[in-house]
Amino acid sequence: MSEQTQTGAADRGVRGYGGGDVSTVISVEDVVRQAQAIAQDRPTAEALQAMVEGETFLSIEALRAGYGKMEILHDFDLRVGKGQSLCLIGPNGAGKSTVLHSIFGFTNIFSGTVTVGGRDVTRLSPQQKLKAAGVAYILQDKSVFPGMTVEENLLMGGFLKDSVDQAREAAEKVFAKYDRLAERRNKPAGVLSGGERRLLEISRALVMDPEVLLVDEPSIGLEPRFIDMVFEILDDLQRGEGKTIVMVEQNAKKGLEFADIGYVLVSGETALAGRGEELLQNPEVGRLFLGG
Ligand SMILES: Nc1ncnc2c1ncn2[C@@H]1O[C@H](COP(=O)(O)OP(=O)(O)OP(=O)(O)O)[C@@H](O)[C@H]1O
Repeated sequence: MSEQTQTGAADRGVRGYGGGDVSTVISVEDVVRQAQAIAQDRPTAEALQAMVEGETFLSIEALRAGYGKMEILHDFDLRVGKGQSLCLIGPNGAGKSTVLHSIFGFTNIFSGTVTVGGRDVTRLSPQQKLKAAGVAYILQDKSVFPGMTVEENLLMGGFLKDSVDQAREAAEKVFAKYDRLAERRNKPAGVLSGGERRLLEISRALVMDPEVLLVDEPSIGLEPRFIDMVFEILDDLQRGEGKTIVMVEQNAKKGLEFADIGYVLVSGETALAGRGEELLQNPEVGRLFLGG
């Protein structure tokens, strides 16, 4: 047994990170050390801005945020244009989900700002973000209620609507888009396939017709054929409907293939940023996150 396995580091390590075929296990500490080494030129705010096409829609400036008194994000900046997609990759614990949590209002924000469509939304609650600022957070895995029907689950997405009728109307619009869900509307959500459940999670967020989708690990726990399906749905929402997408994705290859912009997060800071396809070609990113 290797020392890593004995110490348990392998469990926290990166095996086949990014969906690649890696036979060795790299510990999280190694990934952080090596990623810090490649981050000699941390991207400036100007460099982040240069990747935005058109108007900047979602912007984070000099954000310090975390949980309780613990700061996880240090002086963090992010820019994404309207209808663009941005994917955050990086080692476990780097703070990727914390970025989404901070945009949505789940963290303590010590300083810095979050703006959407030019409006300062830093201090809005998650409910206000969803209802007034058009930002939706799509939970990781296992967030459907298995004993409730598909329709009931979808209606839950409209809980901030002013009336049940409005929620129903909005849910019907979503059903009209996805036959696969409409055909199963009276079935318990627990009998859906993994891919259908993910579709329901995404659809539930669409009931409020958000402009920004925060997507936490869309591929987690899915078979490859469902992963492709989920990315096609996201692609349609971005390129077909103009939604702005910020996602966290452990499957770095998929995430960077999909996204216009990629950020590599290390220890709560952006170590590297570039167009998705550029990062895919970056040899260090390939070695650390794409399996070779
Ligand atoms: N609700 C919370 N309360 C306290 N600490 C938290 C909470 N959520 C995350 N953390 C801590 O914040 C740090 C960053 O976690 P985060 O989930 O943002 O990382 P990540 O890059 O998304 O990691 P992973 O890829 O493993 O999901 C970790 O040290 C984690 O333990």
